[in-house]
Order: sequence, then structure tokens, then C-alpha cells
Amino acid sequence: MGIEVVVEGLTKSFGRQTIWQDVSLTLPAGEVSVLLGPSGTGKTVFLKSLIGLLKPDRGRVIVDGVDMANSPERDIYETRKLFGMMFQDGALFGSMNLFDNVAFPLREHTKKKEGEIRRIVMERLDMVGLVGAEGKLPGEISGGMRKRAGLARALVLDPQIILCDEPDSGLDPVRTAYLSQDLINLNAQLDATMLIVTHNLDIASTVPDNMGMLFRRNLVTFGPREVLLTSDEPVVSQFLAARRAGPIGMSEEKDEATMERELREGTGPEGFGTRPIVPQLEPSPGMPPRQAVRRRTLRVLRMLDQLPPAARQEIEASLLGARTSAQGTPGGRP
Ligand SMILES: Nc1ncnc2c1ncn2[C@@H]1O[C@H](COP(=O)(O)OP(=O)(O)OP(=O)(O)O)[C@@H](O)[C@H]1O
Repeated sequence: MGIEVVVEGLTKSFGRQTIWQDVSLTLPAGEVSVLLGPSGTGKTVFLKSLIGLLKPDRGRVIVDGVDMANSPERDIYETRKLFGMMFQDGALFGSMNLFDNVAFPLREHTKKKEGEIRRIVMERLDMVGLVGAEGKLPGEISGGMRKRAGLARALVLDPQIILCDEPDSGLDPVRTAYLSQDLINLNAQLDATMLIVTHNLDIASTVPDNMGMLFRRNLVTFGPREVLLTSDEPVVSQFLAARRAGPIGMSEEKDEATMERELREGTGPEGFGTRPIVPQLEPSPGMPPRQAVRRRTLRVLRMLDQLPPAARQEIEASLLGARTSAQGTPGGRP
């Protein structure tokens, strides 16, 4: 099972620019979480801080008893092996074929023999649908395939925590839909804790168990997906409805005067409504069920009376729906 990641009071600045401050959240073990946020709000900086590649100014990131922000470098290095990171651009070596790219972490970090490396690499390439392309160079394949190769490489060391930085960037809507399904299938197969940073509303609304959002140097919210999807916070509903009107402007944040004018003219965030909530994706036929589902249900039920009424209603409705369909259809929703 994946490992829980506990973030407490994390603050990061570059010089005098505060990127975000006092961020606290827990990525529940084995569940899928999504972090949303307008461009430039520091989502990539957050991922890099989780694996100890960037040092926050304050706060802690506890993974398997090690503080990735403050522990000695040797402990951080060891604990980083629990993570698999899929970088935004795939970060593949252009001169190596896909096989060698995916094998790279195994050759660097383990003493495994070539036969064993071949077995693992081919298994991971199979998981992301790239068997047959292993001899190709990154420059000879599509952007979507490069993403998959980056994902396969993130998986070779059997990570218990998988971080994906904008896995959808540059993909068309159909490939993004396939990718969403891949991410859920992966979670079903590995039961790893996953955090996906994305702008993509389709991924955000169909993939995660939990969602959070960074805005104006703060974590606006983090919790069960239903909380964010039913939120009436102007910044959240603007983002989810992909509207121009609202606190998010072209340069990330609008000035107060613009917002006041929008409200006066009735083009502000109120009254636009958000997207209807769609069910979370299920693993494809033939995949194992996601073990996180039961754990999450119990966890969410325990916190139910602390959640906003709209989120509570959604959760109750979806649990009831799952129970009804589980009686008729094996494996959950029809
Ligand atoms: N090493 C660094 N040194 C100085 N500033 C940095 C460094 N890394 C990131 N930044 C700054 O931190 C801010 C947040 O960057 P980051 O890439 O994390 O944003 P993001 O939310 O991932 O954006 P996007 O969605 O566009 O990818 C930016 O202003 C960026 O210039």
C-alpha cells in the first residue's frame, strides 16, 4: 500500500517572492489527489519540495518518518526512492531509446542484472501501452507517447508515492481521456499514493479522490473531491467553470477594482454555476478493484459532519449510488 504524505505549515520563497505559505495537507495512503491552481502559483515548486529537491523556508513534509524538508541529506536521498516523479516535459534523454530511458533509474540506483532489468522495463512499458516502441528515440514518437514513457520510468523503482506534474500538457482531449483512465488503472494495480498537478478540468473532475487548489500564495482548500467540486469560493468556481469573470486574471490575480466592476456589472463570479459533478472513473475491466476506495469511504464517513452541507449531500448520494449499483453490478457503478 502507498505511504501517507503529511505536509505541515510549508512556506517557500525565492528571494523576496513568497510562492506559497503555511500549506498543510495530508495525502492519504494509496488515494489519488489532484492539486489545481492557476499558472505560476507554485504547483511544480510544491512537488519538488515534497521530494526534497527544493528546500522550503518553514514547515515539514513527513514521509515514512523522515522530514523531507529538514532531515539530513542522506535520509532524504533514501526516502526519495519511495517516490516516482513524472516530470512535465517527460524529461527523457534524447539520445537514448525508450527502453534505456526507462531502464535508467534501475541501472543508476540498483544492482539488478540486465535480465531482471529487461523484465521490469517491459512490464512497465506494457502498463503504459508502449510495448513495441521500446527501440524508438524520444524524438521519433508523439508527445503523448513521451508522457507515457516518462510515466513508465517513474514506475520502475516500484514507488509507493507517484507525483505527476501536468501529465496532460500538450495532449489532445482524447489522449487526455485515455491518460485519465491510465492513472486510475495504475492506482488500481499499484495501490500507490498519487498526487497529480494539472490545469485540466476533465482530469480534475473524474480522476481524484481528493482535490486541493493553490491561489494567492495559499492553499484555498484540500479535501475529498466533493468539497472542491461543490465549493462556492469564487476562485474555485471560476476555475472549475473556466470563466474569465472572477478573481483569477490573465496575470494570475486581478486587481480589486476590476473585480468590483465585474460585480457591479453583474459579470462577476456569482450566478454562473459550476460544472455538474460527474462520477469518478472506475478501473477498466480486467483491472483489480482500487483498494483505496474502501479506505477512503471509511475516512470520509468519519469526517462527514465537519464537511460543508453541499459536499456532504454529494458524498451521501454517491455512497448510496455505489451501494445500490454494487448490489446489481459487480465492481460498482454500471
Ligand atoms: N528555482 C527557482 N528560482 C526562482 N524562482 C523560481 C524557481 N522555480 C520556480 N520559481 C518561480 O516560482 C513561481 C511558481 O513556479 P511553478 O513552476 O511552480 O508554477 P506552476 O504553478 O507549476 O505553474 P504552471 O502551471 O504554469 O506550470 C514562478 O514565479 C517561478 O518563476
